[in-house]
Amino acid sequence: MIHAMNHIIASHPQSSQSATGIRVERVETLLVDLPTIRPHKLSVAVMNGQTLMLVKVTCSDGITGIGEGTTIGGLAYGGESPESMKLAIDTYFAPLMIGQDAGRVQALMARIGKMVKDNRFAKSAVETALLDAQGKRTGLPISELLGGRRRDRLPVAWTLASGDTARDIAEAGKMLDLRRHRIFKLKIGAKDLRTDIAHVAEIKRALGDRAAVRVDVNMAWNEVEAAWGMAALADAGCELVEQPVATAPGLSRLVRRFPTALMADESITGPESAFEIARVHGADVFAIKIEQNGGLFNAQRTAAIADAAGIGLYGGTMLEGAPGTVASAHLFATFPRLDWGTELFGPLLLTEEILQEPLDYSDFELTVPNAPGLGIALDEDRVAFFARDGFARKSR
Ligand SMILES: O=C(O)C[C@H]1C=CC(=O)O1
Ligand SMILES: [Mn+2]
Repeated sequence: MIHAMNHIIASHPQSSQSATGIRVERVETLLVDLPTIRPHKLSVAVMNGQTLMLVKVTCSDGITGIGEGTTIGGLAYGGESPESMKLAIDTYFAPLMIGQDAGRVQALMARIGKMVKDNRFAKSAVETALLDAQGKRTGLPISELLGGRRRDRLPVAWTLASGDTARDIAEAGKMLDLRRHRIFKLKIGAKDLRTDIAHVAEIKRALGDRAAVRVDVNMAWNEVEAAWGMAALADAGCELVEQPVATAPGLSRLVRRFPTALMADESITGPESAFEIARVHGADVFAIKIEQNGGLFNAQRTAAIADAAGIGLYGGTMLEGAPGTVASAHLFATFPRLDWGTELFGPLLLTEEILQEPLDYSDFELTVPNAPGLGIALDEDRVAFFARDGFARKSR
């Protein structure tokens, strides 16, 4: 039998197209609008809610998979929005997927990649849905499909971004008391430099050794501001500065000049950009995001580049709801090292629970689900309640 199969594969190199015989039958998309627990203020936008673009893939064996795409502040963070992802998937991805082998996820993503040049966030959502289905089919969690998890629990940072120092300190205190988070990322860059530094210093002073304090500038500074700012942040006890300037060459001119780690975030848009930064050792840490990298497989390649270059790994978020957060968690669970933890708190920023069983955030960590696929079940009634206009369907 093995001989026969080898023979078929050897003599028909294209036969992988139909190797598993299970096909994609339907691709559906849905926008879900959810409020946030408080305004989330970043240098690029103020978020009062989050829109999840959910994609559901139904296969010929009856198995379905769910994926998610989000952005931060609509188009404030990058070229894709939840609405544009939905349109891209309905109009361009779905016809490329329907009828194709659902069990060959990498081959199907390569097919999409040939016809869709960019749209990394939409690709991540679709790839997640295919992996969720494949996991349910094989009985394996996505982390196992990605080579095997190395840990079941992930440290989770919280972002303080209320815009008010006293409120941020109170929020951090509450998180510490609840044993939910002990790493805090402060969003700065919207105010003038001195005000921002004073804000960070006051929070670090209030928290002391109970918590780590980091900042994310979201590219708001020029290089002169960044040089001054990083020195002052180091003095204030801030252990890491995320993307202070916009460009990769700018980052590489700042790295190792100050006793605070430098993390690249927006500059990493896939393995190629990651390789360029790694080549010049332009950062101490990479924030790995499945959406920015165009999916889990690409994000895993980016992480391998960082690891090979001696660059630390951090599990990033696009403030996804539960499906995107759990997809990211499966990937981060496979990383060889995860020295800087993760920021997979997205579902906790939303007022509404959309899972049948909430995720386990406890003792400063998130438990990576262990059931097949993503290992979560949506509460369909809650999702329908918050859906913008119902599932749009493309099928054969
Ligand atoms: O890192 C970013 O730029 C985006 C994001 C992650 C956490 C948060 O509050 O915003
Ligand atoms: Mn960031």
